[in-house]
Amino acid sequence: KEKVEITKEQQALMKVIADAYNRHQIPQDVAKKLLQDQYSAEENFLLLTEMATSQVQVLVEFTKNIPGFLSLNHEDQIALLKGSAVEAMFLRSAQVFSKKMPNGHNEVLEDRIRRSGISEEFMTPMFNFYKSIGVLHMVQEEQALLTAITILTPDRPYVKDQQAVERLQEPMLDLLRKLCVLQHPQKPQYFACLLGRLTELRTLNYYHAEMLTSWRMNDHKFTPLLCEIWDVE
Ligand SMILES: CCOC(=O)[C@H]1CN(C(=O)c2ccc(F)c(F)c2)CC(C)(C)c2c1[nH]c1ccccc21
Repeated sequence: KEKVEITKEQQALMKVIADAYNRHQIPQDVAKKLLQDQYSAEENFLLLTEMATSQVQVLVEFTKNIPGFLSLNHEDQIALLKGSAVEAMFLRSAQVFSKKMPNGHNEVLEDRIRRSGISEEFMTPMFNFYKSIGVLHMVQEEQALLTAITILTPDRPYVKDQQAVERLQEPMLDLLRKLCVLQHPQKPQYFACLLGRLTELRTLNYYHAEMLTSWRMNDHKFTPLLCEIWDVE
């Protein structure tokens, strides 16, 4: 039975990542707005684009706090952000969605999301992902590290210095592995499970690209920031 312990510098890294993650909480008020009143599909869609836009701003702020990120090549910083934005959105969506809400609220929220002008075929893989994240009952630190690990994926398109990104991602993976052993001693496969979710997350990139084309058909409008990060228009 290996004795797992978190070193001093790993504790420092955990604090930096967790603080950055908590400081940039998505305003849950958009989810509350969606829950409050019955809006039209157009209004739901507008709320969701507002939510996505603020999440991208939050993502950029969080990423800037990842130790070493700002020392990466500038083009690579952009490539990592653009390459991970959709995955980070779905990861955060899953976390917002699986937050314990008063009973019945999750169903109402799911219903509102389903009726926001998005074709049904994308809903199934999306909600399956939310449920597979929900059952893990991740703690905040795990969510923060998993988001940082997603952002620091070396093989994103157009990344030139992949080794530099690996050097930043590896300590996060090592820290997450230790955290999983300490937080979930009864689940030795928990860390492997988390990484499996990152693979599932990548498939949502595909569905998102498909969603975008179907939204463009129904001339849905996006904010300039979303057009930039989602490569629309
Ligand atoms: C955290 C930032 O997430 C988003 O912005 C997602 C939110 N999405 C959710 O499922 C979701 C999860 C929990 C909630 F509480 C909630 F309200 C929504 C996914 C999706 C419907 C695909 C979407 C988002 N933004 C869009 C903009 C235009 C069209 C579609 C979306």
